Amino acid sequence: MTGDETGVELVDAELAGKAAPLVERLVADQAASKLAAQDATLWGPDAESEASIRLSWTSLHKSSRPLIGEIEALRTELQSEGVDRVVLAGMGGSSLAPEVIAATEGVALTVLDTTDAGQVADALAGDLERTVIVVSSKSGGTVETDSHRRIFAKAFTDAGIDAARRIVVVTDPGSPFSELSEKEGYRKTFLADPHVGGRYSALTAFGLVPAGLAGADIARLLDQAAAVAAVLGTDSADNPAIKLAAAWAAAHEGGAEKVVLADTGSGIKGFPDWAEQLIAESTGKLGTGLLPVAVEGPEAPGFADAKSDATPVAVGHPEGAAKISVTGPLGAQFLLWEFATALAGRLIGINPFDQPDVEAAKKAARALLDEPEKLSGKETPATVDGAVEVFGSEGVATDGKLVDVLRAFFGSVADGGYFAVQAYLDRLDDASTSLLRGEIAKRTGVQTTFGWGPRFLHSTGQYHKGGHQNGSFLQITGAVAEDLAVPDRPYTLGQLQHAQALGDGQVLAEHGRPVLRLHLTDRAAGLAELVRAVQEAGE
Ligand SMILES: O=P(O)(O)OC[C@H]1O[C@](O)(CO)[C@@H](O)[C@@H]1O
Repeated sequence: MTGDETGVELVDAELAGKAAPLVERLVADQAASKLAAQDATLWGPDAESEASIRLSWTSLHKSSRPLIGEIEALRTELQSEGVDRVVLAGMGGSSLAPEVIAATEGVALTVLDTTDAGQVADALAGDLERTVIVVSSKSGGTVETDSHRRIFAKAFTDAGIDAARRIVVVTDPGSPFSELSEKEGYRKTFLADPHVGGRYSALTAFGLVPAGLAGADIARLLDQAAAVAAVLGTDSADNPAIKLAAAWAAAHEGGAEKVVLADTGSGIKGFPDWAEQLIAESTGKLGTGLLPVAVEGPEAPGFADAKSDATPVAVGHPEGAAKISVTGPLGAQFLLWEFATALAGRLIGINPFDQPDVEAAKKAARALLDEPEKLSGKETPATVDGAVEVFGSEGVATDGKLVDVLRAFFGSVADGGYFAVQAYLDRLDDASTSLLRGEIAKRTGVQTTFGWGPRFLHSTGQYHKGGHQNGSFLQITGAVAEDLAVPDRPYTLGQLQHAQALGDGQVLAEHGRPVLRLHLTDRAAGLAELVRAVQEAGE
């Protein structure tokens, strides 16, 4: 197998041996060909009705072709008007794929999947004269995306620009956004195939429109998927999706429910961030599933020193501790991982197309937004150390200095558990926060994930609440220097961000999970103190 060839190698002989019977089972059940034929019975009777409206993604390499011309025409038209800066507002499946496509192709796409006022303000400060915003939401009701739409519409109008001409909508037929787009006369509405769920939508309008408008070669992407589609639908032990699904399920059976993802020179930029949502939202439910852990590279803690609770997977050629490697160009990998996840769902015994626990955090955030006094940011911390305020859920020790709190927190994780660092901050200006993942993993030897809030709520958030209940959660929130109003809404972005952190924290605590929230009253100073304390706590 060469680096460009699409394939899966089970590098670890022991894992390959354990996967073999599961490979045989999938082949005997004709699961791959049934999946390619969109057979909704593969996941049992309880999943059948949902699956029957969620399987069109297996043929998108054909059905999405007409989009290529439509997107190219709009791009040419916009460019002739001097509009060549593309901003994308979308959460989870409505932004993760186009971000990877654009990054891999080296084309500029500003992605807004945040409620951080500073990050949104920076996107607004770009050249609005040259900007088009793609507002992407399947449901047409996602609060973050609707807030971005409102904020940008007002900014265009304030700048004397016809906002309707600068808003492009991607949504499902009949959604509130599709109706709104018609009413407001937005530039163009791309209606996506409603029989594809968000995390399987990379090759629908959700992946292709923003990336294509930004200049990515989306025809090539579909060609890459088309080239591998027949193999993925074949009932053979050589089918890479069958191998990957069987290896994941065999590892899971043996107690390795974490899948540690590192790029090993695939040439694809940020693929683990996309795969995280696919794997976590699809499998993390009913107290079981696979926890994706996206890491910085094959040398990173968690991958290089993975223990028996984790399987290191290389995206690219096999390297270091990798037990599995997956190669191939981006379009092919999208389809391969989707097939593998759906097949793994069958082996693990869950419905890979619902996300039953996502709504709880949204509901808790909405309830908090109705009680603005709870969002004043003036809650009483259990402890204050420098620029860090400490809050803990019941049973989480909060006494002493920050380093003591962290030491107790790190010591409290159950065997085979995991830490999730969740930063409700600015993913660009506060980017260094992500270094905490490796620092914590290195010092504790425990698998550690990192997610930007609220982005991860639409990705790994499902697993945290629905998957194996062995996570400990470190939330980081920060002071908002300059808040942004959400036009015609009774809350600001800062309040929404705060409500999302508190709401998810509440739900996690209700699940009996330990939640430690550290609020940075000064982001830069607080972060520096936190990094020092993590280093000291792990000594
Ligand atoms: O495209 P929408 O409807 O805005 O949803 C965004 C994301 O939110 C989720 O529904 C989870 O909150 C994802 O499954 C989805 O990709």
